[in-house]
Amino acid sequence: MHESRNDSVGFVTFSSTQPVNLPRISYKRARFPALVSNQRNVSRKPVVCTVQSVPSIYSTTDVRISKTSEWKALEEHAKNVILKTHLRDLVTDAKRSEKLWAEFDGCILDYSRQRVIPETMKLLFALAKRAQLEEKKEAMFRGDKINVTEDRSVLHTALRAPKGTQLYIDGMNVVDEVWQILEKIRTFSERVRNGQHVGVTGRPIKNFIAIGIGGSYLGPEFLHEALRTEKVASAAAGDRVLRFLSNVDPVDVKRATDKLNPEETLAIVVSKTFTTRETSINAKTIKDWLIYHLGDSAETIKKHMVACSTNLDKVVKFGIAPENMFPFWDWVGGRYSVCSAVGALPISLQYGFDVFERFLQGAHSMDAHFRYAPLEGNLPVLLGLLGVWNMSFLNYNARAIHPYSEALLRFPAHIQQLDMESNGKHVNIFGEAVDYPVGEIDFGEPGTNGQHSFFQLLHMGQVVPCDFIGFIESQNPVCEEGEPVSNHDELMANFFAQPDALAFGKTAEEVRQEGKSEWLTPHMVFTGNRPSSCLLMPVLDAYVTGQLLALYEHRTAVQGFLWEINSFDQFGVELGKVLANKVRKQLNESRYFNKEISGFNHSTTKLLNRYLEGSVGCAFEHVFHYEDE
Ligand SMILES: O=P(O)(O)OC[C@H]1O[C@](O)(CO)[C@@H](O)[C@@H]1O
Repeated sequence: MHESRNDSVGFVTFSSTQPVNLPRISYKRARFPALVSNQRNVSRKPVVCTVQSVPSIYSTTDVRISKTSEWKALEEHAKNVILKTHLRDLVTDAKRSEKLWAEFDGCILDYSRQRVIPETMKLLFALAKRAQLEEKKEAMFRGDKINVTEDRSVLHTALRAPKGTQLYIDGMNVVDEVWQILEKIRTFSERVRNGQHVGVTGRPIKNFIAIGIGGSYLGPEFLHEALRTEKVASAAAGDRVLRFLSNVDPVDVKRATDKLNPEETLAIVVSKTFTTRETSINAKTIKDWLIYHLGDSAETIKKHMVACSTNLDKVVKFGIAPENMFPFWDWVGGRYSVCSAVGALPISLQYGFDVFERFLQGAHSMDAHFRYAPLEGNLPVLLGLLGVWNMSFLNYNARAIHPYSEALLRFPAHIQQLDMESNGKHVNIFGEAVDYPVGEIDFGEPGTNGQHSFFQLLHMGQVVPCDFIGFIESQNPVCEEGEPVSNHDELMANFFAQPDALAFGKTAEEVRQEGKSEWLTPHMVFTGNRPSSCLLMPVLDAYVTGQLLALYEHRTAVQGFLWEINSFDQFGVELGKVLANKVRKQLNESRYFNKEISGFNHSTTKLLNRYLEGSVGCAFEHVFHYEDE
């Protein structure tokens, strides 16, 4: 779907030298001038963000979400209706189940095993309206700077907008820029794949090492794994090898380079900031590895190293030629960056650009659905609302994703970062402590492996709402003679069985009827009443992978929008990084300049000294400077 809207920036800013901890009323008025003026008269010109700025969509919110009548109604409903009802009794109601079902573009969502009834959904839609979900969604799509703490737009949806879409931010059509870079990636990846771009010794490049961490790694890795066994993609990959180097643990270098011929290897340094320590060190190590094997020439780096980043200066300083940098933009958050050069380059090199483009198309299809479909049938909205319901009203503080597809083995890890880095917050967008539970612990494993691991707890221990993701067809259909069903049917039998086992459980009566002794009976009772959703999709190809990605990205945004938190910053990762800088400095000074460890608590000092006594550090002459700190 082509978009032609440009509503400009549309957020309220307030330039003030006032302290931020003013009493509630004056604080609100001071921060949100739109409250005391007519919202429609607020200037929509882009303005320089100063001390405090909150998107205009929040400025009309005079009551915090948890104090609204809609929130209270859900609390009452949870207490008086849902917590008194067992899923066993709900799931047997076919009419109810029929209503708790939604479909879009081949993707089926059955949420009849959630602890909801149609009335619950009505109340959740009312809450969504009160939280101005539609307006916030629209603000995100049109590029308002909804990431207020970093004064940035949140436009990962523009990364998969079709060519020709117009979306102007600060006078630039960002979709044109996106496509310029995609075309550059198409050209470069084709040159590498068809042997026009060869290594410094003239050998064709067929190995790729993507060096990056967090959002610059998890998305591309999940996508690579999803495609690795897919028919079209695996044929296009041929004997090419794509590996990831993320951990600063030197063991990861060994694993990433193991048995690769440097003459045939291209390293892709992926880092939005190009200052991340892990990535810088790994990039240096791989540079050394290439130079050691191929000679120390500018040509070696030119032929064997490229970068995806927003920081041209740092990339060039590192020694990568500017033409070998594939840029993206500050309005792409790291964990939302797989559709930018971050994913486009490694995936196009490995599988060809066309495969990556299909992935973008799938994501765009889900974007358009999220943007335009009514809340009641909107898959990401439904998932998001159920998340809010389970977390904030039923107090389930974890949730699990079980893809019944081995190819999605890294999907839970990607969604874990996406969601936990986004919604793991303790204050709302106004800087006030949230007074309701937000931000689930996300984890998961492909089925059926997970069943033989942590499902015991899911069935008999804590209640963890689950998402089961299954596919109608396998990427690799196999049938065994003498077996009653195909291997994929076997897998899917589990996909269909587990949600019911969780919902229904097994009563003491049922256990007794199986002839179990009285003392054993309580050990064999399943309480049931454990909520889950089922997503059923056609077959895991590039397009469907794109749909799935966007579905979960938007789920996270919906939850953040309802909870009134900023899902797009991640200051929580900073403190540990700063402390590591201090430790690094002391390790260096102690090891190479004999300085005593100081400035830490007793325990850390003791641990550091033990570590220094037992380890060797660098075996070569050490050159060191603190330039980046
Ligand atoms: O792409 P960069 O700048 O190297 O950052 C890597 C990752 O580090 C984080 O900032 C924190 O873990 C992530 O959000 C980000 O994706």
